[in-house]
Amino acid sequence: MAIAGELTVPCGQISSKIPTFDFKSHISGVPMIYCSGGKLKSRISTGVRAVLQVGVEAAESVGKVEGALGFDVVSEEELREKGFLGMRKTKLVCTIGPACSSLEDLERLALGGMNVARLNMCHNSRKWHLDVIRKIKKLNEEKGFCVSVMIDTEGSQIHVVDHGAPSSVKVEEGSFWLFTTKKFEGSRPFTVQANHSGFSEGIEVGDELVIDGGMASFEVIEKIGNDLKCKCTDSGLFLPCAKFSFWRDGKLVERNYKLPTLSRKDWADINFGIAEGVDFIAMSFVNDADAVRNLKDYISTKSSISIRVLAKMESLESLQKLGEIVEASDGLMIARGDLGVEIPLEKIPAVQEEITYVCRQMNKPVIVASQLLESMVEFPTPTRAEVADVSEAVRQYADALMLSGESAIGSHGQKALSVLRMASNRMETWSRQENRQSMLHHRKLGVSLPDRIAEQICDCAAEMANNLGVDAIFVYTKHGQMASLLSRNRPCSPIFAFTNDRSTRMALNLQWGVIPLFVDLTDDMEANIVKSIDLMKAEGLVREGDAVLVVSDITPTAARSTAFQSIQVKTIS
Ligand SMILES: Nc1ncnc2c1ncn2[C@@H]1O[C@H](COP(=O)(O)OP(=O)(O)OP(=O)(O)O)[C@@H](O)[C@H]1O
Ligand SMILES: CC(=O)C(=O)O
Ligand SMILES: [K+]
Ligand SMILES: [Mg+2]
Repeated sequence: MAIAGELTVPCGQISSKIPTFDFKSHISGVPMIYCSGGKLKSRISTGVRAVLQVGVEAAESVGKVEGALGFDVVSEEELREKGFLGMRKTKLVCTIGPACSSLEDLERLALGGMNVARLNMCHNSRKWHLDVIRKIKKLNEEKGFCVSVMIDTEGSQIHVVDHGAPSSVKVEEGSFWLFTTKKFEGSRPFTVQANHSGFSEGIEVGDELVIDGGMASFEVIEKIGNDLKCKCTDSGLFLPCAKFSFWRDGKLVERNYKLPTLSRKDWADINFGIAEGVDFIAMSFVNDADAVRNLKDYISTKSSISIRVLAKMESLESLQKLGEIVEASDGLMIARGDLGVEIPLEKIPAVQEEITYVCRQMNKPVIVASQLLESMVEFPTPTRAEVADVSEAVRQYADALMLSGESAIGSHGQKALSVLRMASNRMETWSRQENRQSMLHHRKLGVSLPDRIAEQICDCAAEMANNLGVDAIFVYTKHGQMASLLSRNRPCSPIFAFTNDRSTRMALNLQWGVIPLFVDLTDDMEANIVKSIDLMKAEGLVREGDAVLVVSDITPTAARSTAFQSIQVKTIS
């Protein structure tokens, strides 16, 4: 135990206020171990390490270093080119559609920084999606990418109307339209089909019918059976499969169609996703936590690997149950497209900020989705307002940004991805320079002692990393818990998460600032640490003088009866 420069603290004394920690009095021969914002390596002698240790003894034996560093080619290249601080923290999700489904296009998106590929099961056939999934797995295996796969369920979308034509139809103010549940082939002038017979239930003459959150508006002037005769009050466009909502006295008319969140088709798609080993299932139109829990239970009985369930926030009801939904799910998507049909558009920015805040508090990753760069579906450059919107999501510390039509059907998908990448990098740099991460506050999450210790260790470690100005944080994690607790603090340095669990690696792809690495880990944590540093050194990815803050957490095993958690600061020699 008597290692020079080692600091042992009983767990009750570990404070989240690391700056008040007086290392000087504990570590002989080290002039100063932390310095705000500056470079640690000039201040600390090579090889000295500080260990905050909770539990029992440090592991001593160091095995022979062998094995491979499971670095994905894109992060590795980024590190070589831009250094630790230049690594992008915000993760990028691309919706895959006909415009980007070839192997070459997928490879270009992977090279451009796509962390997660999203397949929207609303569109196209399962065979088509299968082909894309296989291509992504092939690229991961053969070319060294680390792109996770997400399927997104269709959900029971009852609020859809269609005019029958393949493209958009113009709607003039003052024109009269019939919204009918009667089925017919092709298109009829001034007639729109609703996809659900109960679409007009509870609707009264005088109500307002809004298409796609404001693409066009109508007043209901007559009810004819289930059908509605409406007069256009605000001219605009009808897209195919447009979404609609009804409003009365400025408020959404809430209707409960009593349809399950997952339709029969969704269950078939979920079985398909499980069989193909996807990494995430995004659940559309989640209204409560039960729906999420049911799906998670179902997955745990059907799949030997862990598939993370993301809840999509896209209904008024889901917003009212935000807390329980975040708690039940493995992450959230702010699906601003459909959300904008159910709440006034001007409310979306505040709702987005609230959801990203709650998710970070509860340590769940969050994706900001829809229309981030909508104009790029058509044009090769974004509007200034779109760049401002993207930057705002990054400033809010969302874990991930998502492209929809921009990559799925647009002509400039790769360019849109590079806009997300560059805007993220720029705003992250600004936030770091402004020291904005120091303004983040966290509510305490852990209830059990081990969970509270893990949380304290990670909060302290992140604060130490910032104060010391270390180059990188290394963490060893089985289920990703320690990595995400670190990420929650949005530290300045990148978090390299070493795991020997493949599903954890793929899930961590969605977490802010985490670079997941697949390596063989043993029960001997000290050996794991030495091995991973040596592998990084051998590849030239860490160099002499680099300072790394190492966080480890070993759960009790047959050989070791006590949990052991530590924070060590190592300078590479
Ligand atoms: N696999 C696909 N095949 C064909 N078109 C697709 C595919 N995926 C997406 N698209 C097209 O890209 C557009 C945007 O895609 P996206 O899936 O994000 O739509 P969305 O309506 O926002 O999602 P959701 O239906 O989940 O609310 C869609 O309108 C659709 O035209
Ligand atoms: C992504 C999605 O489902 C939406 O924005 O509605
Ligand atoms: K969907
Ligand atoms: Mg949606």
